[in-house]
Amino acid sequence: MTTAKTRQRLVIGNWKMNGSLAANEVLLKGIREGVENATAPVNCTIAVCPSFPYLGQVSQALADSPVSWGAQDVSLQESGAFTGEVSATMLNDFNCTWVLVGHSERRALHGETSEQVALKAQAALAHNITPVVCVGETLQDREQEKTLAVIQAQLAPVLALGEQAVNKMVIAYEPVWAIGTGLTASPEQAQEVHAYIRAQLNTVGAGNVQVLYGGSVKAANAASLFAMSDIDGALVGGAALVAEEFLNIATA
Ligand SMILES: O=C[C@H](O)COP(=O)(O)O
Repeated sequence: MTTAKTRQRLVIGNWKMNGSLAANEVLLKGIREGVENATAPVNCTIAVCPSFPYLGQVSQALADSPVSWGAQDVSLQESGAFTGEVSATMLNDFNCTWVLVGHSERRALHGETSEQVALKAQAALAHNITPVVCVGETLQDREQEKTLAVIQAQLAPVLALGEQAVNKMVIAYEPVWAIGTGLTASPEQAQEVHAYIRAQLNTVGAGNVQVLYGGSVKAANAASLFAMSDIDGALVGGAALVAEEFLNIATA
């Protein structure tokens, strides 16, 4: 399982609904300085996704740095009477490189369907923003041995967008039972699903897109996950809120 990978490692911090101007300033300084002053080259693309109100702060703090940024969601609408929504055009105003779509918290708490997630991915692509499409099963799904079927159903509308679109995306596998729980999927459990996702991507000619793992990733378990042949990086929640821990994941 240690086959050399040609895909660039990608580690994205999802700050979720955390942060403040003051706390972000410290965190961003720590990340930026950690990357810029690293003794060895950081062979990893690193990005952070703050809450919408902080995109201006983050874009200023990380301008001209090797660290990129993105948002945690995007509207599938272009503009108009959609109170509370944020469009891809608006994300472009803050030079977002990435946007998370279909995070399990959005699916569970806001009822987002896989079809809507695919439309959000499409909206992001239309504005040259890379969608990070999140998929993952619940504990109940896993116990009922429905993991791969759930992943397939979540991916289907996304794959239906076709080869050209899918090749511009990133997929994040996040088992819901591993998010914020301290329970990480074992490298072998994660690899099994990642290999399945890659096989699904292959069906539309997009087998080489990056597939990230998310769910209680920390510096202590990152290296064993990254050693798996189909795991190309991580989508990090809690551990992304501490600069040193986050950077230790990126360089694990
Ligand atoms: O988007 C990130 C994931 O939900 C993982 O969160 P976590 O690292 O806190 O488990």
